[in-house]
Order: sequence, then C-alpha cells, then structure tokens
Amino acid sequence: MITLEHVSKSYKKKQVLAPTSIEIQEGGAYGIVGPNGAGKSTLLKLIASLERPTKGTIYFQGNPYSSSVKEVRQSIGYIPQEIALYEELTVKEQLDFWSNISSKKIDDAFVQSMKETLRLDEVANKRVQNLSGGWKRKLNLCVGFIHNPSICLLDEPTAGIDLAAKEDILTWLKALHQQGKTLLYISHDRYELHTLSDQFIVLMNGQVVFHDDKEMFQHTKSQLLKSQTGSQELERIISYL
Ligand SMILES: Nc1ncnc2c1ncn2[C@@H]1O[C@H](COP(=O)(O)OP(=O)(O)OP(=O)(O)O)[C@@H](O)[C@H]1O
Repeated sequence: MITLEHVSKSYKKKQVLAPTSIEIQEGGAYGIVGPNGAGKSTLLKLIASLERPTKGTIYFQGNPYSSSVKEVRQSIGYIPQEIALYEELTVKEQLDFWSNISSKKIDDAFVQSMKETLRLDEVANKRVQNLSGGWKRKLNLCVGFIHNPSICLLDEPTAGIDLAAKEDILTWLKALHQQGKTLLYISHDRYELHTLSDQFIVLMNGQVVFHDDKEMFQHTKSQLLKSQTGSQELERIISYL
C-alpha cells in the first residue's frame, strides 16, 4: 500500500536515512525501534509526507506521493512527539475547531468512539493548559486522528505519561488495528511493542537493519546480534526486544 523505493534523506550533507526500500502492508502494525538519533522520526515524517526524500520515491497505492498528495494527507494521521494543541481552548472547543477545519468529512461515530475510549468526555470543559500530560497526549491523539485516517503514524505516543493514560491509548490503538487500519509507531517500550506490533522495523545509524514480522525477528535475533556488534545500545535493544 505504501512503498519506499531507495528512499534516502540527508540534511545538508549529512545522511540520516540510507537508501531504504520497504513495503508497508495495509492493515499491518509496525513497531519502529532503534537507538536515539537512528532515524526513526525521519522515516515516519517521510511516510507522513512532512519531509521529502533526498533521493528515491514513496508510492501510495502505486502512485508517487508527488502526484497523490491530497489522497496521502487524507489517508494518513500523524501524531508527532510534541503536543500541538491550543492551550487556551477547552477539550470540547479544541475538538470542534479541528473537526470544523478538516478538509475531509468528519465521521461522528468514529470521533465519538475515540472520545469514549480515551475518556475525553470526562474533561470536555477543561482548558488544555489545566490538563495533565496524559490527558494532553490523549487529546493530541484524538485531534491528529479526527479525520479517521486509514494509516496511523505515531511518534512515541505514550512517552512519559501515567499508566492509566497509557492503557487508554493502547486500548484505542488496538481497536484501530482491529478495524483494519495500518499502524506505524515508534516506541522504546517492550510491552507496548509486543502488544501492538506484528512487524518490527529496526533502525541503526540511518540504516534499516531488520524489517520483518515478530516471529522472524525471534528466529534471526542471534544472527542479528552477531552482525550488529558496533553499537552496544542497539545490541541492548535487540536483546531486550
Ligand atoms: N531537520 C533536521 N535538520 C538537521 N538534522 C536533523 C533534522 N531532523 C533530524 N536530524 C538529524 O537526523 C538524525 C536522525 O534524527 P531522528 O529524529 O530521525 O532520530 P530518532 O531515531 O527519531 O531519534 P530519537 O529517538 O532521539 O527521537 C539525528 O542525527 C538528527 O539530529
């Protein structure tokens, strides 16, 4: 459904993603892991069409992104690490605002089920500036997916939040996967990665060093460890996963 063909990314002269060719299957759940600075967010931003490849092409349903930008943007929901909300607005005002400016028709039943699972009605009249980190993250997620995307990209969606908020987010992401949506998310949390993913993408120094399903990862783990001896951090991640 999404194909990266020899996609690389450089900032100035520094290459942060080496030529990468991967296929993202419809309905798959991809956990993206790797040490800090490995290129995980860059990969996600390229797929989200927020960054352009320096070389190579990304295809959506067989068409290059350059000729299908509107379709790509309507099909993809991207949740960055940073919270991007209006602090002055209440939760309800925030959701109404983003619903009203959406270029895609809002599916009220979808938004309602998202609000229910994330319990946002409990804080509907609170201003964002008075919410805890967990509530902000849940609202950020709801806003980012308000247009009911079929491809859900998340950059560390549960980093640094309380357990209750984390469980609500995981429950919602599992529900999205069960609805047949495609998930790609970056995480450093083993439990989360094993609960949500059926595929792993492992990055190191801008190189995809593994990309296959979880079972294959377990089969090739020792081989992968032998071939990736340069980074203790990556060795730790592979062993721990
Ligand atoms: N806009 C940019 N301009 C210049 N360099 C950048 C830019 N964005 C990312 N980089 C560099 O690209 C490399 C990969 O960054 P990226 O954020 O993709 O890594 P990451 O694996 O997501 O790291 P982390 O786990 O710390 O979020 C880093 O060296 C980073 O400094």
